[in-house]
Amino acid sequence: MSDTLVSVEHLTKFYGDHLAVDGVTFGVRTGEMVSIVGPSGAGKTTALRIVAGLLEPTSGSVTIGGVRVTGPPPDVAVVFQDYSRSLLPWLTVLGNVTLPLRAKGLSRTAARTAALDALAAVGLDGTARRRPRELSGGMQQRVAIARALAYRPKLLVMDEPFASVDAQTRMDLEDLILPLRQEYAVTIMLVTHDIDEAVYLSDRIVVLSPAPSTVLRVIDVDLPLPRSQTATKELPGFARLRHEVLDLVRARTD
Ligand SMILES: Nc1ncnc2c1ncn2[C@@H]1O[C@H](COP(=O)(O)OP(=O)(O)OP(=O)(O)O)[C@@H](O)[C@H]1O
Repeated sequence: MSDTLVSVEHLTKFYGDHLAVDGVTFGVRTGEMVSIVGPSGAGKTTALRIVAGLLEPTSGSVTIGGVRVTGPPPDVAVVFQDYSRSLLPWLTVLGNVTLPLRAKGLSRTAARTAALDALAAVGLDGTARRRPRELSGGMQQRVAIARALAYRPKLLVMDEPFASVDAQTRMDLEDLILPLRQEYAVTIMLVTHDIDEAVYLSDRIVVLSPAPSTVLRVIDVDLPLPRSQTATKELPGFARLRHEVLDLVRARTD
């Protein structure tokens, strides 16, 4: 747990004249789940896209496993909020999950086995032959998560992955991700607006200031594992952490 997988160093991003990110530095250790929170427009998505190699920083650097990111790295998978745009509607569920595996060089049989395992792991047995549009929003997001995990990434980057589903489904997806982290031995970076979600899921939380964003604080979440939507959220430690993060995020937006 102690070695650093992701190093974000002095990251700065201008959009034209607009300074969005101003010298953001933090690290993510192997096996950790780290959330990035901050007020709207703080540059959370910008920072995450730079980590995933989807956007170039103006200055500063990101390294993953000691290798500098200059484009989408082969061992990083991404899950976005908008599952309806990330899944290919003309492919079956199985086709969607196997596509990146085939591109990675897995044989048809190996890709199919990995995809079916991942679909089972997210509770989607029996959906392989269906099309994304035949599934509910929560199920489609599970397909996107299965696709990311089947790929066996070192790092899973998620931008508001649970924001487009109802509250109950959101909790189900949060509880799905927690054990899958261990099962797939994956390090996770998550952007979320939801402070309860950040505290519930994370090992550490990076709190960004409003744009131009800097790191206000990195908070250790010392809540016991396994976590539970009821028991964990009733702990005094949960309330204390929630309070601390909320104060930081809100103080700067008033
Ligand atoms: N492509 C772009 N061109 C110009 N400005 C942009 C672009 N993308 C983002 N910005 C600006 O950069 C700042 C940071 O945006 P970003 O989306 O990274 O923030 P965020 O914290 O993820 O926001 P939110 O919480 O609202 O999703 C904002 O002021 C935004 O308007």
